[in-house]
Amino acid sequence: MFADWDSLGICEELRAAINNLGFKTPTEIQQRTLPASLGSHRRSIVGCAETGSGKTLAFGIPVIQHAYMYLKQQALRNPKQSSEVTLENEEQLTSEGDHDDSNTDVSIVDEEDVSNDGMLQDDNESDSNEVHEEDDNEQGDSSSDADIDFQLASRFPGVMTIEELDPITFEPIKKKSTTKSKTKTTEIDPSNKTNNLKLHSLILAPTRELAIQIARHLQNLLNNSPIPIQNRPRVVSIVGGISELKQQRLLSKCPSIVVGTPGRIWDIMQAGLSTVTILGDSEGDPRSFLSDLTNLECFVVDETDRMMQKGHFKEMGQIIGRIKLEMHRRWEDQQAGKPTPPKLQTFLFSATLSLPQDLRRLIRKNHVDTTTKKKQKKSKNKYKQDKPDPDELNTTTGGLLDEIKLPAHLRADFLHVFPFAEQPLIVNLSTPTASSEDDASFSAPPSTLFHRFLFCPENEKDVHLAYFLLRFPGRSLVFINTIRAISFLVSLLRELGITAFGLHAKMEQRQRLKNMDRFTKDEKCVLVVSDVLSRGIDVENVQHVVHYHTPQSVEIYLHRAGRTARAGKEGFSLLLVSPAERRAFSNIRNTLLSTPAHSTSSGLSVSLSQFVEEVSVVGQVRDRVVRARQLALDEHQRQKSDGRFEKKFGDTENQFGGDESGLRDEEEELRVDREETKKRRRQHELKTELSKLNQKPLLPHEVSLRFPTSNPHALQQLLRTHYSHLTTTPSAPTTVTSAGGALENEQIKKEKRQRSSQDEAKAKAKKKHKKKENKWRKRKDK
Ligand SMILES: Nc1ncnc2c1ncn2[C@@H]1O[C@H](COP(=O)(O)OP(=O)(O)OP(=O)(O)O)[C@@H](O)[C@H]1O
Repeated sequence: MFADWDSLGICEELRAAINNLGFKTPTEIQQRTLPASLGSHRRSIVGCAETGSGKTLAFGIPVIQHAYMYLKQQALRNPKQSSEVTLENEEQLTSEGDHDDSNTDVSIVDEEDVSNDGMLQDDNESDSNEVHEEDDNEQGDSSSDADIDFQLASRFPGVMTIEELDPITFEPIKKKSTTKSKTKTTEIDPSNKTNNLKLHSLILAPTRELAIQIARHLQNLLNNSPIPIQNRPRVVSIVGGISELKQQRLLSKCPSIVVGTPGRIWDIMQAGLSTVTILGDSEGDPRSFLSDLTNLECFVVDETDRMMQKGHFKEMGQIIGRIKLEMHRRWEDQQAGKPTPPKLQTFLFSATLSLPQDLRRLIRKNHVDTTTKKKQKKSKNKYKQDKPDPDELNTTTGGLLDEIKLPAHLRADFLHVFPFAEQPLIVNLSTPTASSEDDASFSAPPSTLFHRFLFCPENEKDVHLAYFLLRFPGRSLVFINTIRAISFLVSLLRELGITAFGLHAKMEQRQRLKNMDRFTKDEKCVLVVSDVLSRGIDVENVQHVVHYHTPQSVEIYLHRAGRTARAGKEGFSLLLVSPAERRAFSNIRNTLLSTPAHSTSSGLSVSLSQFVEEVSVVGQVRDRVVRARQLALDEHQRQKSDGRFEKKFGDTENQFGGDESGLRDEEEELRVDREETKKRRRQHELKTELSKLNQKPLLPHEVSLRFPTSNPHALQQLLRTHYSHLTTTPSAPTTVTSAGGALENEQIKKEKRQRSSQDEAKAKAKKKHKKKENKWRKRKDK
């Protein structure tokens, strides 16, 4: 057992799980928050810590532990029901292959799909240039596929999406059950109902991928624990893009922990509420499971600052409103001396804590409005309190454990939005930003993350991106601001022989999952994404993050860059800056550089220096990109015109009985045909040229492959650029490979091998020549 975990208040079963997962020591945020959240006071937590520092477990452990304790108590109260649940769950366990991680590898990638990853669909779905979609807008989302549940479950075994679905027919599995539990597809499971199982924990996250990831993370902890199956909390993810009916079926099993995106959660909650209001009875409607908060003990908002921003706050506000009402009801029950569940624990986590300006303005306005009616309201409704006085808060939070505090105004604003987060412990491992207008607070980036930037014209960014990805192959994320640019860049990179996929919020959910899956499986894969993946996503061994467009704020920069260098690993972030983006860049740089050295994990200040390229290699890459660009553009236009033609003339065949060609001018048709043939020929030529270029190794002109030592200066330059970590300190500002071995790649290794064998041959030849010469001289002397 790892001793460091022993003093935090974690139950034995979960400590065993942590031990099985191999997490030797708790991270700082875990160390500081767990004792308070697991202690008898069950304190609410506001936590801010660097990306990849294990915040998910910082809230996940208390959520699971409390849910487990609750189920244990319930089992003691209702031993009969619990034994039925055991039998039912055991059956489920055998069908799920619990504890068997081999299930994780069930592939969701169809081979024939590799050439078509839905890029055309992306364009048709949204032609808008600017994305500005950081997250999922769930409104009106009906792109549910029959097999998405199956895919999700295959990827994330244990997360309750598969057990009732036949993987072939996608119909509910009719279990040969020996138990009495016969759950109808859309009705609440009666055994659970009588067992009084209600929603215990609600976790909200801004994106579907993140919600699914959190659910998987929690399930993984449970799967590694010896918690008996009848007391094991069920975890489900409820996100948009997936059939709501199937999600209702999941809810009918009365899961303890629901992780979801606010849009879909509110849709279901609202529907559940109207059933109660209209029919006066929610029995049997699984949607009412989400609207019944009478047993809610944990409420988590991951990426809290993001969740408070435009696009989310509407649904978030509604959900928070429901919780406030519930808290008020509990308060009234308490006043009347009725039994109430343990108090609600609220967990608010992010790597950056700042509330958006508009919301802060609203809070201030609300504060002014409410102070006039202060006293009488307070006595009537405990949870409609006005803005807390920061000084008052300092005293109410105890101060004992609040070693590092949020700025008072920020703390007050947060607590105004979440008034039910009573006396929270605020653990802020972040740095107050000096230059930010928003009074933001962010955590310094991990010291294992190396930052570089490159100034380049906007229309040359593809060349520099291609240079970087070809020179340093590895699992890389490329962040981009426009959907159209995502699909174009993916085509371009593929023409260059790079394995690349795209992902953005307007993409079909099925496609998103597939592309994510491909990315996690291939170590040399590039995923070109919008900011939908900038927060929270935890993919193992992401080596590089490239910001193709400079982000608008330092917070977005940190979240994007934080997809690499996670959990103590090294990573590299490259920021491409066009002249128009200089201002945003200066803001990011100034803020990063002003981070006090003492606030970083290494005690060194953050450095952001220029990325150095080999000019002659960039030239070679440009030759390729010019051709690849043309091919990608042609492909793009073809797809677009196909889509447009279909849209415009899609019904023409039906209307005119397929005789439309007869109406065309014959000459015009011939001309079009000629042009098409010409275009195809040109494309063929381009492809041939490009594939020849793609096969050549990328080397600086000055270095000859045949005689590498013929120009020792150039060779030395090359080695200095690419093997700097062998000769200079890692933080040398002008080196490409300062991210340690992260950037060393196969190609360079191959070149090195080739060069050393050539060197050997050359040395041998020299020796032979010298021998001959000596012999000849000896003969001559004689
Ligand atoms: N104590 C620990 N020791 C080692 N690894 C850990 C520990 N706790 C969590 N991890 C691992 O660290 C990785 C990052 O954790 P997590 O996703 O929770 O980070 P985060 O702080 O939420 O990051 P972000 O701010 O980007 O969302 C995960 O793969 C997780 O399994």
